Amino acid sequence: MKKNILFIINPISGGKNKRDFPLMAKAHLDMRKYNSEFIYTNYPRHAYDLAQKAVKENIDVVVAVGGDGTINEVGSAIMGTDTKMGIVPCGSGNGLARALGIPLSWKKAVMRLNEFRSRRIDTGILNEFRFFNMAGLGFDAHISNEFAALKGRGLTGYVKKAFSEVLNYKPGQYTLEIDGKTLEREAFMISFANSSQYGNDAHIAPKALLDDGILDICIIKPFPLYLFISMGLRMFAKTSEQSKYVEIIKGESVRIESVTNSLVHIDGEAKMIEKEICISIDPLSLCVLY
Ligand SMILES: Nc1ncnc2c1ncn2[C@@H]1O[C@H](COP(=O)(O)OP(=O)(O)OP(=O)(O)O)[C@@H](O)[C@H]1O
Repeated sequence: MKKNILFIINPISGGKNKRDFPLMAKAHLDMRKYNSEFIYTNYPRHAYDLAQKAVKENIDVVVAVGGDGTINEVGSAIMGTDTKMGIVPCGSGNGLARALGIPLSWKKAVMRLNEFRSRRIDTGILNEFRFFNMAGLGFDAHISNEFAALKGRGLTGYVKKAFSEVLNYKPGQYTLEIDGKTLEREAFMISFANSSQYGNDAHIAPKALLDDGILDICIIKPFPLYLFISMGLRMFAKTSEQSKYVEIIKGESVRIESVTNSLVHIDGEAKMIEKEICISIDPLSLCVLY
């Protein structure tokens, strides 16, 4: 029996033109296996609505054609259902796609869907939000917020923003409760890693696994500014954990006390949280083709 597959295309992700995407995908998708449909998102959260509708219509596979933000919308709508998620990496960082080993070439990623190979992955929960790759607070949430206001997307804009903002960024004081144990930490940022990387092969938590039912809580302590580049390079070399400014704790649940009106990011999208932050993991709750 042929499977029904819906491609949800984010036209702005990664700053890349996707006008010809349906034509390319139809040329490489195995039409003996799939009935295909294509739809472009018109506004933020549109991918969520479209994927939710697809679940009701018993679509077998919903493919997020975009970056981690698009994956987040599709994943949030289909997790816990029989619908599987496919990914064609078209974002700025493509953290989850890279962690899953999905080819970055659109053509190869579409051809991969023909194999219909699936696996279950954990999903993170931060208050009312789901995350699939990474959530965090502190500097990276601040940058996600600034990045959202930029016209262009892509890695260059992100890096430029990080360099200009780090000069004036002040670390915060946090009280964390990880699996019932309380810690006080001053931090430049704290990341909650489901996968090992932010995207672009920047591995903040090299040992994080997508299917271990555990989050890697990465606390980046304040560091001298002259180390900013070397801290970044450590992520590409997968040696972040060897830095004395990085502490990685494995845990299933985290509560961050007395934080009001704090900026967080959920898979790279900035959100304002008005109450305390509670983070947990929902093991193997999403089925992805990879
Ligand atoms: N038509 C649209 N116009 C404006 N924004 C959109 C539209 N469709 C989706 N969006 C929003 O685009 C944002 C960015 O998408 P996405 O995260 O996929 O790309 P990216 O940020 O370039 O890549 P990555 O997350 O891998 O770094 C998401 O927050 C999504 O809600």
